Amino acid sequence: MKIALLGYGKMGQIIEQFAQNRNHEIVLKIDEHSLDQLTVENLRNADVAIDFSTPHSVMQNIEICFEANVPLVVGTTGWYGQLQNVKDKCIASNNTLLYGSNFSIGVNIFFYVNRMLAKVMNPYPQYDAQVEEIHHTQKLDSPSGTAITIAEGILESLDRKDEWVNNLVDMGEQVANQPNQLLIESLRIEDVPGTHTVIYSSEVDEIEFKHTAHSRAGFALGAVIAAEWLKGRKGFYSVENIFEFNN
Ligand SMILES: NC(=O)C1=CN([C@@H]2O[C@H](COP(=O)(O)OP(=O)(O)OC[C@H]3O[C@@H](n4cnc5c(N)ncnc54)[C@H](OP(=O)(O)O)[C@@H]3O)[C@@H](O)[C@H]2O)C=CC1
Ligand SMILES: O=C(O)C1=N[C@H](C(=O)O)C[C@H](O)C1
Repeated sequence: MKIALLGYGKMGQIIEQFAQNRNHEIVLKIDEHSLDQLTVENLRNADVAIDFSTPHSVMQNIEICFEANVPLVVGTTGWYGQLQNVKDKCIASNNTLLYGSNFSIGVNIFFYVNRMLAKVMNPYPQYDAQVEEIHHTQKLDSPSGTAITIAEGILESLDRKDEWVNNLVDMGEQVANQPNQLLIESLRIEDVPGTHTVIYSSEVDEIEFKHTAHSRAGFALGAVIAAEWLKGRKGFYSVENIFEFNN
């Protein structure tokens, strides 16, 4: 496939490697210094675009990909408040978009097991639930998109929680969460690719369920596989649609 990379930072550069290893051609690379190249005409040279840009730029990138009718894989996080609006626009304009807070196989297995675990824990209110995420210090958004997906998976089944709140540690303010709130604690530590933990804690014990990314390789490979999966499809998808265990 011919691939347009929207965002050529930490993720864009490793995606390029995985795409070329899988015999795909990179036909466009966009970062802040090449925004003049981000045109409908140039996008139409691609079979698919892959966006790993920024929370501030992703919406305009989605818009121009819809205008160009180019299928789009969105890995960028920090825009999920606009998700329904984007889904409506995608379907209304007969476009194709697949988004995912995390494209690694391991995290998608984690997402599935997390939902099952929340169902198991629902009858045991003596266990309080919490999510913790750790990322590198260059991360712009908090909480991570992955942590939001995890939290939403818990809120689906844990009746004692009905919303999540975020506490970005070391930013001074400490969010005191109410019993009905699921706390997502975010830590920023240099060079951490992404670590996510679900903790069920009681007076007598603690259950921890953890995923640790060793590098960005799993995210990048998953994004390229998602672009391959999207070929020939029309409509609005999430990364979870790719995995048989979710269907
Ligand atoms: N879904 C998943 O599996 C994963 C998602 N992510 C998400 O992907 C995003 C990017 O992460 P990461 O690569 O580490 O971030 P980086 O900051 O390393 O890269 C972001 C890139 O976007 C570029 N950029 C800035 N503005 C625009 C624009 N208007 N159009 C296109 N590109 C632009 C930046 O350009 P410049 O360098 O010139 O500023 C930079 O090249 C984040 O939201 C992160 O949360 C990350 C890993 C996995
Ligand atoms: O910014 C990152 O690096 C990552 N962001 C994604 C997220 O916000 O969940 C995915 C991964 O954890 C790495």
